[in-house]
Amino acid sequence: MSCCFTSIWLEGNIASGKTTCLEYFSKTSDIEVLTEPVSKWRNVQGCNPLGLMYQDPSRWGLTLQTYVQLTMLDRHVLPMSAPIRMMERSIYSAKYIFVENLYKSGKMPEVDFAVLSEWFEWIIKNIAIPVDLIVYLQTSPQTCYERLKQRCREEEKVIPLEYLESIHNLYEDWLIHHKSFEVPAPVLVIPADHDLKKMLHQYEENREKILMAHC
Ligand SMILES: Nc1ncnc2c1ncn2[C@@H]1O[C@H](COP(=O)(O)OP(=O)(O)O)[C@@H](O)[C@H]1O
Ligand SMILES: Cc1cn([C@H]2C[C@H](O)[C@@H](COP(=O)(O)O)O2)c(=O)[nH]c1=O
Repeated sequence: MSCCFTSIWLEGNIASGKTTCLEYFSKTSDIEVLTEPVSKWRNVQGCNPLGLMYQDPSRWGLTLQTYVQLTMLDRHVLPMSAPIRMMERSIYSAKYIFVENLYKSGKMPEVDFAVLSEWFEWIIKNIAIPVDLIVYLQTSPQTCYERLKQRCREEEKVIPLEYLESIHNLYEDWLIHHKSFEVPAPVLVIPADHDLKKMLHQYEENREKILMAHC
C-alpha cells in the first residue's frame, strides 16, 4: 500500500458479525467502510444468483462466483476516499473459501473450478490489490448458525450447520493454521462469539492495532 493509505479486510464466517463491526468503525473519521455487495448478488438485472446457488449449487455456483469475483474486484479498485479503508471480505476469500468449498464438496464441476481459478490467477497477477491487515472475526459455527437464523435472509434459510462448519474450517486452515493458501497480510484475530456489548469493547481495545496497521 502507498505510504498514505491503509487497506484492511474484515474476514469471517457467514453471520459472524462483520457488518455490525463495520457499522461500529464507520463512525470513526478517516475510515471508509466498504460492505459486501450482497444486494447485487441477490439482484443482478432482476435475477438472484445467490438464491439460485443455494437452490442448486452445481448448476449456479459458477454463475454466482463469477459475479462475486467481478463485484469484489470492482470494490478493490475503487479509489480510496479516506486514509483508511475497511472492506468486508475480499476477492481472496471469495476464491479461497467459497469457490474452494463448492469444489471440495463436489458441488462445482472441475471445468467451472478451472475457469474461475484461471480468472482469479490472472486478476491477482495483473491488478494491484493492496492489503495491510486482515482482521479475522473468529466464531464457532454454532454462533453463526444462531445469528444467521436471527437475521433470516430468505436465500440462506436452507443453510445447514454443516455448511457453516465447512466455511469455518476453510477459514481456519487459511488464516490460523496456514495450511492451504498464502496469507497476503498479517492477521489480527478477534474472538467474536461474545455478546454485542463485549464485542464493542473488544473493537475499542483493538482500535489502535487496526488503525495503525500500516505503520
Ligand atoms: N455480538 C453479537 N451478538 C449477537 N448478535 C449479533 C452480534 N453481532 C451481530 N449480531 C447479529 O447477528 C446477525 C449477523 O450479523 P452481521 O453483522 O450481519 O454478520 P455478517 O456481516 O458477518 O454476516 C445480525 O442479525 C446481527 O444483528
Ligand atoms: C463472498 C461470498 C459470499 N457468499 C455468500 C455467503 C452468504 O450467504 C452471503 C454473504 O453474507 P455474509 O453474511 O456477509 O457472509 O454470500 C458466497 O456464496 N460466495 C462468496 O464468494
